[in-house]
This record gives sequence, C-alpha cells and structure tokens, in this order.
Amino acid sequence: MATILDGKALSKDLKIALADKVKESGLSPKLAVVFDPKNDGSRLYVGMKQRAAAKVGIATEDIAVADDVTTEAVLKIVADLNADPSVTGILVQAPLPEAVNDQQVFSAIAPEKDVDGLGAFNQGMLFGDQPGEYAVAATPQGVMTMLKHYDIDPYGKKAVVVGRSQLFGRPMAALLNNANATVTLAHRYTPREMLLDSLKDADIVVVGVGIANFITGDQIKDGAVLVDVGMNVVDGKTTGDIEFVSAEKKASFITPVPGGVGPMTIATLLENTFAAALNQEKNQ
Ligand SMILES: Nc1nc(=O)c2c([nH]1)NC[C@@H]1CN(c3ccc(C(=O)N[C@@H](CCC(=O)O)C(=O)O)cc3)C=[N+]21
Repeated sequence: MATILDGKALSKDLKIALADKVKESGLSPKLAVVFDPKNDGSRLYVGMKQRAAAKVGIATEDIAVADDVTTEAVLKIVADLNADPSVTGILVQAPLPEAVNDQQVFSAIAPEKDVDGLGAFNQGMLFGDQPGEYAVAATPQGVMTMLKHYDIDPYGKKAVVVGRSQLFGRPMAALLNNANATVTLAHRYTPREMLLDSLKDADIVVVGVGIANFITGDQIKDGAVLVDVGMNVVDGKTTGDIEFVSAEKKASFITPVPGGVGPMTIATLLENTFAAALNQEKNQ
C-alpha cells in the first residue's frame, strides 16, 4: 500500500505560509493572466488561480483574448504589461487561440515577470542549472516541492518522465536532472516496448500525457514513486494518467488525481508570483 502524496493538504499549508509572507512584506503583488475564455479548461483554471491568489493577498487582472487574436496583438498586450510597474507577474495560460504562437508569447514576457518560467531566458537558466533567482514552471516545480516534503530525494535514482511539453515534461526532466537523478524523457514517439522497459526499473515515474489509464500497476517496479500530472475526464470524473487501483498496490508513494499535482501547481504559481514581486522590489 502506497503513501498518498497529498498535494491538496500540502498546498493549503504552503498558501497559509505564503499569505503571512505577503502580509509581512508590505508589497502588493499583482498577477496578470492572459487567457482564452473560449477554452473550458483555461476558464476553470484561471478561476481557481484567481480565488487562490485573493486568499493569499495577491491581486489578479484577467485579460481575455478574442478568438481571432493574432500573435502580434498578444505581443502588444504583453509589452504593455511588461511596462506597467503595478504588474509584478504575467501568466499566459496555454493554449491561446490557434493562430497564436504560445512560445513566442512566453518569451516576450520580461524574465523578472515571467512567473511561470516558460520564456526562453528562464528555461535557459533551468536547463543550465544556473545559480540565481528565477521562476520555474509551476507544475514541475510543484512536483519537486512535493517530493522534498515527503523526503524523496531524486539523487542517484532512475527517473522516467513521460511527456515532453514546454509546461511539464521538459522542465520536469531538467529539474530531476539538476537534482542528480538519471532521467529518461519519453514521449509520443517513444516505442511502447522501450517505454515499458524503462518503467520496469524506474524509481520515480512522472507522467503527463493526457491519456487515462496510460500507466498500470503491472508496468512499474515494486516501491516506485508515482507522480500523476494527467487530467482526464472519464464518465464525468476527473482522473489522471495512472490506473490508481493497481498502481497504488505496488508504489511506495503515489499522487491522487484530483488532489495531487493540480493544487501544487496553483500554490507554486502564487509562490513564484510573490518571489518575483520581492525580487523586483530588491532590484529597484
Ligand atoms: N501557462 C500555463 N501554466 C499552467 O500552469 C497551466 C496552463 N498554462 N494551462 C493549463 C494547465 C492546467 N493547469 C492546472 C492547474 C491546476 C489544476 C488543479 O488544481 N486541479 C485540481 C482540480 C481538478 C478537477 O477536479 O477538475 C486537482 O487536481 O485537484 C489543474 C490544472 C495549469 N496549467
């Protein structure tokens, strides 16, 4: 029987501690969120972020973009937010409408306001494991915080990351690599047999591909740590990418969905937003 990695409980504690820090700082952090209101997921997560931010004393400004918005128009929005001293953090919720090049937009965010760490500068800092203060994407950073909280040290471990998105897999692999795990980064073109082979002796498995039951208990090593970044709706119920019942019997630790990585993502985004506001104050 596995220990549950309780992201919901941990995120609550983190947000309570953060609210105190925001209060003590006397700062007024403000997070601008650029999003596509026609995307159901985006609307849902933006609402969750808004409420969580308000609770810790972080103001938000939501900027909905039109269906037919162009990359140029979004770049202009970002430029204005970069120049606005009242805005201390900028989050561009992916995906924006089809015509928009999300990565180009991420990289246009001033690095000190890029609280999701998705721009080229902050990604480069992470990739190079550079010293200094910079934001790392909230989902993988939240996973690292959760591992640390449960005393799971990636040092010397074999980690398999499944999924190589900008938001999750790429930064996740970099973080685990920086934490001295030996990392395999699998993705949609990894042959099935190759993936199953990697999973067999993986100590840590982190998966985010958006396919329910993608990983099952029989595929993993006894005592593995399983982190589920997937979000799928099956028969009206939110489930992850890991078949929980079979996996939980073999794992030493496992995240539930919901209540695992999701709440950690939000708490981490808020922590990054406060850290950015502090840095901007320091560097003034
Ligand atoms: N630039 C950018 N950064 C993101 O971090 C980002 C993004 N774009 N685009 C969309 C995804 C999705 N995302 C989630 C955040 C919280 C939950 C969350 O808290 N979920 C809850 C509730 C789930 C439910 O019941 O529906 C849970 O897992 O317990 C889920 C998903 C952040 N994303």
